[in-house]
Amino acid sequence: MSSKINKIDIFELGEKGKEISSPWSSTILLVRLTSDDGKEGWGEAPTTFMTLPVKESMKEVSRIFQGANFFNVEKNLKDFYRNSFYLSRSMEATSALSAFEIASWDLIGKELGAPIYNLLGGEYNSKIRAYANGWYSDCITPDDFVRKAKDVMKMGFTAMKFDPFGPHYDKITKEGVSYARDIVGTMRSELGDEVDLLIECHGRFSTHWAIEAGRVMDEFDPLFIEEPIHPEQELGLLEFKRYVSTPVALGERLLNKTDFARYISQGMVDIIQPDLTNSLGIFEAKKIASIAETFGVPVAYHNAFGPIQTAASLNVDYTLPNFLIQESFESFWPDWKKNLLKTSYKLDKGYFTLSGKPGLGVEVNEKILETNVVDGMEPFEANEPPWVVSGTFKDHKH
Ligand SMILES: O=C(O)[C@H](O)[C@@H](O)[C@H](O)[C@H](O)CO
Ligand SMILES: [Mg+2]
Repeated sequence: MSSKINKIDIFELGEKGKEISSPWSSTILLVRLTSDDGKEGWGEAPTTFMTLPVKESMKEVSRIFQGANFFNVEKNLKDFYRNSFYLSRSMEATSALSAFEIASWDLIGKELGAPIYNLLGGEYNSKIRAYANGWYSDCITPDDFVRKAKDVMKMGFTAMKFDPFGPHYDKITKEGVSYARDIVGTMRSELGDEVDLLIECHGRFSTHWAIEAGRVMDEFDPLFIEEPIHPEQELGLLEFKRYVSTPVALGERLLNKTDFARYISQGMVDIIQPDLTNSLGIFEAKKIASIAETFGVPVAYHNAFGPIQTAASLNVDYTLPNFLIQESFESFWPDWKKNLLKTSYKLDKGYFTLSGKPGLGVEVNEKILETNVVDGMEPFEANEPPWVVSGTFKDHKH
């Protein structure tokens, strides 16, 4: 049986010479680890406004993983940490390392002939409920949101996430609060009580204004309100939770289990959203979920980039007693991303299932590697930051 990483390839993918429909996640970063018996393991790292630094950081990680035994997941991480002095504070470093960790599990699974979930506790869930994100490009008015949301429901989704706060940043005006309230209220009355509405704040408010915006949402019974406050103002969450009863979800900018243990044990979060591609990969995701389980906190992995990330998240979702719901952008991806896998998981009527094949259970379509390799930063839009869904960072009066 092979256990050695023989070759490492790093790929940046995107759409050549084209502005992408959505300014967020228009590039993805993949790593391919090849074992000395020729098997391939795939991993992915996030990009948003850090595509090139993460790509460079992946070269640093390569220095540790080249020639390493890919079964030794814990050791390889620690070997990198011993060198990467800034790891516990650097999203670029944790992202790069996460890609290699995920790819190692893909190889382990392929070498053992087992899907990863069977190595992590087996199936607790066999069908993974998804919520839709990325569906509301160009939505400004309540009617815009409702029109597109109805299409999302026709696809079979019973839950959807959206950011109703337009261009408001740091603070929000009374008018901004009431406009967001209209959007969410109209969604609730037009779509009915059955659908789960998930409110995204993208961590853009300071505490006082987050409370102003958050408290009017309680009436519409959202499943959660996400990142209400700038991530560095974490103590504000305790204040926020005194005024807003909707559960708080967050986690996409936390880097490891210690970060999660701090938030969870302080009562700053109700639902956690670790991102496997920036919080040290598959094994750490399982550990984070176990810490959460001891506090009765459910898990909804953040998943905003490419299909390797989805496959990795699903493999852990399958095993979690405290699984809540899985984020999904796939239905709204550009074609090149939709075609990146030739063997894939399925997303049908709002539920994911894995293929049951070894490792991540996916196979990459090598053609896309030829046609969509790019080198550079993702497209930049001066009037719209890369973390919003395109065409939504506008005031309703414009
Ligand atoms: O919860 C989410 O899915 C995220 O907040 C996305 O909406 C971000 O825009 C993206 O992850 C940034 O790249
Ligand atoms: Mg988010």
